[in-house]
Amino acid sequence: MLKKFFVYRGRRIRMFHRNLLFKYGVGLFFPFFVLMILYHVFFTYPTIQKEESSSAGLFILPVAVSVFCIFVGVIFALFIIKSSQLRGGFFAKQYKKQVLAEYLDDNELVIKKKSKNQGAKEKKKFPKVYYKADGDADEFTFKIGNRFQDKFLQIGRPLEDMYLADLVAVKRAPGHVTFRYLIDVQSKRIDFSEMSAENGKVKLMNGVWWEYDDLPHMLITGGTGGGKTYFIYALIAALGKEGRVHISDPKAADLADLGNFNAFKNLVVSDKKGIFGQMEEAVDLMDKRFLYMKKQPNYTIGKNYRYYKMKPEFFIVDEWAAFISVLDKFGRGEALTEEKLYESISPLVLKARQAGVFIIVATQKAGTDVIRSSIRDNLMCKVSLGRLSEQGYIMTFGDEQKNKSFINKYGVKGRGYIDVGAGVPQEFYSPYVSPTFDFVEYFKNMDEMPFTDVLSVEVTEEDKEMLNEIYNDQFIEAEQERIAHEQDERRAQRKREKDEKAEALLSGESYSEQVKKRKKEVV
Ligand SMILES: Nc1ncnc2c1ncn2[C@@H]1O[C@H](COP(=O)(O)OP(=O)(O)OP(=O)(O)O)[C@@H](O)[C@H]1O
Repeated sequence: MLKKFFVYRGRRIRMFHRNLLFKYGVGLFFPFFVLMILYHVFFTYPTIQKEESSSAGLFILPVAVSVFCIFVGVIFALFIIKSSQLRGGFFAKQYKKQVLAEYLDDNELVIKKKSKNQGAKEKKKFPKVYYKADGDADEFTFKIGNRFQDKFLQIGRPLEDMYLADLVAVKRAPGHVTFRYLIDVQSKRIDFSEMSAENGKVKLMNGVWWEYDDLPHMLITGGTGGGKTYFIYALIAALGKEGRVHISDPKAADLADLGNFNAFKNLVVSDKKGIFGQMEEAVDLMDKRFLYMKKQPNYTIGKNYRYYKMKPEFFIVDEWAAFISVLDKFGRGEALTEEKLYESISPLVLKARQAGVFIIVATQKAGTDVIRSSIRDNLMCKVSLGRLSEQGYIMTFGDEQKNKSFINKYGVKGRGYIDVGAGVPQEFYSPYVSPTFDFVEYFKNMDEMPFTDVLSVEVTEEDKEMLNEIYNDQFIEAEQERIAHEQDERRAQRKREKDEKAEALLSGESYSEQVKKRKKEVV
């Protein structure tokens, strides 16, 4: 009963929240400042008074103590605030208030009052806006029925972008609207065992799939210890049930060891010649598969490998930069040069999708000095793991993401961002691998990977010419147009889903009820 009388909407957002973290920082620093003053009052001052002549040496200790107090105070304040923010603690909540206050003020969502005293400054305050942290969700409540009503009813989307959180409910009450956000993207993380590949796509997180048949090839970036190797292991395990995985590990590190297991016999290489050969093999395989498809009685122009019941082939190259660095800079004939490599793999990224040959490149950095943009930009699915510099994110996700704020979080392994090919990066948690799980045992016992045998298909010079005629520049252009179209579709679909969800939520009916209703209509 009491609850109906008193509705707690949260803390009201006030103008002083604008620089809230700075103010808390000053507060945390204050005890150190007091200590410093006390030291000077009770120690420095009496010492100086006692001395008859004042020499410069007398001030060395007081200055050192002051510098020490200031330094320790600042570090202490920064540490407390940052660590709390990263743990989602008290200061993470204060930061949310600060961000909202800045948004409201910068967008003129303020009430201005003129002071009666002439010359005095105009006073500003926020309309009634509240913030409440509620377990795994955050709630923002806005008073409507005022001149801000239209803007507040539309604020759901900007808040979603601001807090990188999913809008899960919009509650309406007379005079108020409340937006509820799920702050925990991590809850969408799946376990390694839930990862599955089927019908040309692989599940990477709840609601996040890499649809490689439509948006082919993948780029994985990340610094040491970010979770690249674990993610690649997980991909190999999932994709290896759907098709065959070939592995290049130029550093002869973790992935190279897989070559010892039955399922990976003759599929793992780590020396320069071997990797170069594997890349050429991929191109060769593409040609053979195109020819195989062409020879099928049900051959139909435009149909992909799946139509002919063929299994996909994946080529993973780890530590791409290390591979590039060992290639010959110049040379002819037998020389393994960068030029030759790119000449050979360019057709792969542009044409191989239809033949079901996919390439996955992992690298610490994705600058053009490491990987040419003609290749990088055609690796449609982009994943970053661990902490990257601002430039690192731009190199991974492209210049058009310059204005997106990528946040480095500490303490969570396998966390980063993913763009499944639609040009929209989102927070990502790679499939979780329990500490007791043993990849070595898993791969040792893995079944042979399924593949379509095209070894007997001979590609003559004439065939090559014929293939080049079919899969020509026009084909590549059409491929690129198709991919651009797929991307537009995905973006539009994402927007549609968000709009539908927001509309459903705003209509007062719960989203799940709406979905149920729609399903009934379809039946
Ligand atoms: N998805 C995950 N689930 C559980 N633990 C993970 C996951 N990803 C990474 N880790 C943990 O982080 C550690 C480092 O991960 P990983 O070896 O994959 O990093 P890396 O980016 O490949 O680093 P390096 O390049 O130095 O090998 C792992 O040993 C594991 O303990």
